Amino acid sequence: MYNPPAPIPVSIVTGFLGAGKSTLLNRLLKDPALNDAAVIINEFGEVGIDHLLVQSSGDSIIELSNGCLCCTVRGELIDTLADLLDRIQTEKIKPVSRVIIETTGLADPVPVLLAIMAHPAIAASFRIDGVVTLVDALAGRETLSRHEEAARQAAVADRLVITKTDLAKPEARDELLKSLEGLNPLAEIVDVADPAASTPALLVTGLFDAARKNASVGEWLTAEKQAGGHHHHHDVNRHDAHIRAFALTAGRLASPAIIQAFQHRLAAEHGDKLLRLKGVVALAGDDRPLVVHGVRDTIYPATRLEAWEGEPATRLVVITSDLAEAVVRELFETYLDRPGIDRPDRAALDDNPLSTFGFRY
Ligand SMILES: Nc1nc2c(ncn2[C@@H]2O[C@H](COP(=O)(O)OP(=O)(O)OP(=O)(O)O)[C@@H](O)[C@H]2O)c(=O)[nH]1
Repeated sequence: MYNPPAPIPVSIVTGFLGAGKSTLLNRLLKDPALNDAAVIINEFGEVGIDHLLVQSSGDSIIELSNGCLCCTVRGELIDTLADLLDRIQTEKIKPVSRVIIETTGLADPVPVLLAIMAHPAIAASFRIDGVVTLVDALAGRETLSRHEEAARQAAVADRLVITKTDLAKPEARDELLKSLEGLNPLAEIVDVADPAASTPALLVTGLFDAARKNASVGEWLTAEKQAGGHHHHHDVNRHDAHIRAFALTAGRLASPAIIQAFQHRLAAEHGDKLLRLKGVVALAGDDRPLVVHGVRDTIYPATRLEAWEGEPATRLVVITSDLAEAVVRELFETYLDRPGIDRPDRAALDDNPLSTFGFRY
């Protein structure tokens, strides 16, 4: 029987929607030093696609079901860790050198930390080796001020990684730095472009210590302990009353231009309310999935995956704030040229002189 020599370190990788968590993890997981790491991915919304987007060398990626780690699936996290331990001890799998948990972009890390730290059996076998929080240099300032989850993610961090510094103006980056130093003066701040951000050492921070954080972190942990998590049970697709997560699905699309035009119009008309769009697109006559990403009004270059797992199908996850699902769905249907009562066809929409976006295909 295998006896782990010491508690297994757990790194929590967090950061608001689209901050670049999967991108960073993909880069780190290429390092052989993380070959024996187990990665637990949690997604918000009814359709999980992150397991397709994060690739590790082993089969060590565990996807938690729908719902946010800080709310409905906390029990599942504990069960997953307990199961992992059991499989190591009974030698069904090789020992795991580290557990990396990628939270949803909307996760409040405090209940996640507490779930691990306050569970006697889990705390005996795993230790929190720190919280690494990613903050997007383009959207970060706005996000920190508008979404409490983002501010909490930054405040509990042992290490803050500023992403997308290649896209942001230096002044915007400096402003963001100031906000972060105010929220969390003791955390080390790393630019994602710094070579140090590409090595597994980024995940190693030493023991998580609430006492070294902004005073509110200790208060949050205490409040969370007292609440016992009961206030967190709610609809998995509605984190707060303003936020909606939903999926848009379709078969194969005739051309990538359809999805690009849809993304551009959505971003141009509703970018301030579009927290996240991501998904895989199936194209006619093409066997490689197209991966699309958007964060607010920024549309990222589409990429390709090598192959489909299962039947090819277009699946997009959309997360909005104060924007009704029906508005997005109508627009999607229009770009798919699906007929509907009172729905303009795509040509009419693109020809509308009042359109805020004059994209043509
Ligand atoms: N230019 C640039 N793009 C980046 C950087 N980091 C991430 N991206 C892009 O930003 C988009 C979102 O990145 P992800 O890694 O999927 O973000 P995430 O935090 O995992 O997203 P969620 O899990 O949905 O919250 C993708 O298109 C990435 O290619 C960066 O440093 N520079």
